[in-house]
This record gives sequence, C-alpha cells and structure tokens, in this order.
Amino acid sequence: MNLKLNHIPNIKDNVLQITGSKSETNRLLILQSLYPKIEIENVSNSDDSALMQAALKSTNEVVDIHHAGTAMRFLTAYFAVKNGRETILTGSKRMQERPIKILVDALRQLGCEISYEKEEGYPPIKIIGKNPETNKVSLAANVSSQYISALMLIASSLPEGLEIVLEGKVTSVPYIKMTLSLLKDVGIQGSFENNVINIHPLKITLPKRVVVESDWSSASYFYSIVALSNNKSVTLGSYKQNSYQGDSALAEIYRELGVETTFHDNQITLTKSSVSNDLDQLELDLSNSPDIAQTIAVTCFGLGKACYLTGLHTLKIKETDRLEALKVEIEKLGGEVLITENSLKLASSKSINSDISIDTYHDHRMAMAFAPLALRETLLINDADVVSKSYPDFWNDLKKLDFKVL
Ligand SMILES: O=C(O)C1=C[C@@H](OP(=O)(O)O)[C@@H](O)[C@H](O)C1
Ligand SMILES: C=C(OP(=O)(O)O)C(=O)O
Repeated sequence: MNLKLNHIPNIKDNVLQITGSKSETNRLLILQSLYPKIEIENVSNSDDSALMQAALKSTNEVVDIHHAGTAMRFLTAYFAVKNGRETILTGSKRMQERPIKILVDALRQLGCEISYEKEEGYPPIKIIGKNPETNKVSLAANVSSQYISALMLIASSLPEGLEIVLEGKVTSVPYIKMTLSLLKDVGIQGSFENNVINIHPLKITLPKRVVVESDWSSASYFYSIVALSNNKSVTLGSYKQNSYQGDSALAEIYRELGVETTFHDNQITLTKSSVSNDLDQLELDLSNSPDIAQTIAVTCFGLGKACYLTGLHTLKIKETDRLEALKVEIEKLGGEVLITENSLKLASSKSINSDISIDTYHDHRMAMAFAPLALRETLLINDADVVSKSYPDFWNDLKKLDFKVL
C-alpha cells in the first residue's frame, strides 16, 4: 500500500489513545508464559506482540517471528531452556541478516544446544531445549541490549537464578533497566550494578496484574507533528512521568525543538512553543534511545535546523540500515546528510522538495518518521502498511488530527 499525504497547513487539536509499549508487552508475555498467574493490561496491538503471542502458543517445530527483533532474541533464550523441546526459530529475510551470535554463545556457556541452519551467527537457528548446567554467563554488551534482556527474562526460572556479566560499553541501557523493573513488578528480585546483573530464582508465584504504559517510541511522531505545527497541541494516553521506557527522554529533548510536555490524569499534552533562536545545531547522544533517532532527524529537517546525532552504532542492524536509509530519503527531499558508522550530521536547510516518494525499507519507523513532513509539503509514503510492526493505528490516528491520508 502506497499513501499520499497531502500538504496540510496545520493540525486539529485532539486526544489519542496510543497502544501499549511493544517492549514492555513482549517482556511480560514471556514472563506470563513462565508464570501464568500474571495478568497484562493495555497489551500492545503491534504485529511484533501478536507474533510473540502466537509463538508462545505454538507447538510447531518451526516458529517464524517475521521482523520482530525482541521476539527473535527473547524466544531464543526461552526455547533454549525448555528441556526436551526442539524448535527452529526463523524470521524474515532481514531478520536473517540481524546478528544473534552473542546471545547464542552466551546460552552455549550455560550448556544450551543451538546450531545455525544457514549462516553462522544469524537466524534461522535450531534449538534443542536443555536444563542449564551453570548459573553464570558473560557476554558483550555493546551490540544489542536485547541479548541481555533475553537472558534476564528466563533467569528466574533457572534453579539458581543467573549472574550476567556485561563486557564492554553497555548500549541501550534503559531497556535493561526496563526488564529489571518489570521483573520486580511481578515479584522477581534482581540487581544491576557495575556491569553485573543478578537475577534470583522464583518458584512460587502470586497473581499479579501489570498495566503496560503506552508506547513512547510511538509518541515520538506526535512530538514531531506538534514541533512542525503552528500553536497546536495533542493529548496522548496512557503515559506516566516515571516511565520504564528510555524514549520518555522525548519530553526533555523536544523542549529544545519547541514542544512542552505536561503530565496530567494519566495523559501527556504536547503543546507547541517557540524554538530557541540560539539553537544552531541540536547535538544529542542517542545511545540510550536509538528508536527515536529517525523521528528527531526528520523533525530537525522539517524545522530547517541542523543536528548532530551520535551513539547510533546500533542503527545499522535494525529493521534496515537506518543511517543509510535516512541519508537517502532526506537527500531526496533536498537535505544534506553525512553519516558515519555511529553518527548522523544534518545541515540546516531552507526548503523541502515536494511530491517526493519516501521509501520505507520494510521499516515502520521510516514511514512514521517522515509522515509529519506533510505539514511542510505533499509527500508519498511507499509500503505504508509497514507501520503495523509497532503501531497499526498510525494512519487512522493521523486522520484524527486532520492529516489528508489518500
Ligand atoms: O529491548 C527492547 O525492547 C528493545 C531494545 C532496543 O534494541 P537494541 O538493544 O538492540 O538497541 C530497541 O532498539 C528495540 O526497538 C527494542
Ligand atoms: C528496532 C526495533 O525493533 P526490534 O529490534 O525489536 O525489531 C524498533 O522497533 O525500532
């Protein structure tokens, strides 16, 4: 499905309910499978969460998780310690290019049996479930925090729990803290200090009801929309000030880009304010919030502001090479972008080319990050249904703000 977004001069103020965080949901789904007395509210309606639910119910030998990174990583650990079960875990063409060796090697240290079906280090993998032989593991922490969360999520089901030693600079730290917080919410004790994580075993469980906060990465697109609007506001539910999600840093980051956030009654209201004239170039290290890099780069482009984003070393192994994709698409629109292995530099600009077709590279965030530019020019979004990976209602929600989605 290709979409046309006609240029609109402004949006309508409105209130939107955003689906539950896919990161929180996919962690809780694994925990619920281990401890069925857990109840989850505000479950994400994303494809990635539906795929996780289906995989956990499946009794088939082959489990296909398509594009869902968290499902791939979390289920690798989950099936590896399911004694006696044989599973072939596979995914989309892109998933077969996203590395998994660090996690597989860590699970092998525990005595798990995992082999590669095609290319060494990448899915698909064959897992023969085993009871782990030790309670200590170490792994590189600079490539993806999802490997670490995967181990944390199964740790309490092991007889002696698990000590996880993190090597090197730890990336995407808030996602590790989110995992620990959710473990604690369901009654699992653990700690994360000086690059060592300890998770205690849990045998007896009491009923627990956990409410998933709505998805902050999805909220980022509305920050961008308000930043590019004239004196407008959007209210989003259900959010809290003390979030487990690192992408809640948006509230702070977008203050510089002219958006004020107020927290009230379980909601946030984003209101347009002025962008400081002193802001020549927005400089940010996004190693804690990789998923909002595309949104921020495109907002800056829409505002004509320069930005220098660093800490982006994980972007090359996500749904697409997001650094390359951003460069190509922003340059089609007339921007000037320099990328390295871990950074993106956007020059300030004065105009935006109109009627450009944005390619989305099977990446939901490419479609959603570029959509707010309709407040500047008419644009086309190719394969617009990619948004369902995290936010199936995205285009409908844009219509509620008066976007002309054709
Ligand atoms: O644990 C999670 O839920 C996630 C961790 C991050 O991945 P990396 O740790 O690979 O950066 C993030 O990009 C992804 O969308 C979700
Ligand atoms: C990177 C993402 O997801 P995953 O790694 O879970 O596929 C994302 O949602 O931006």
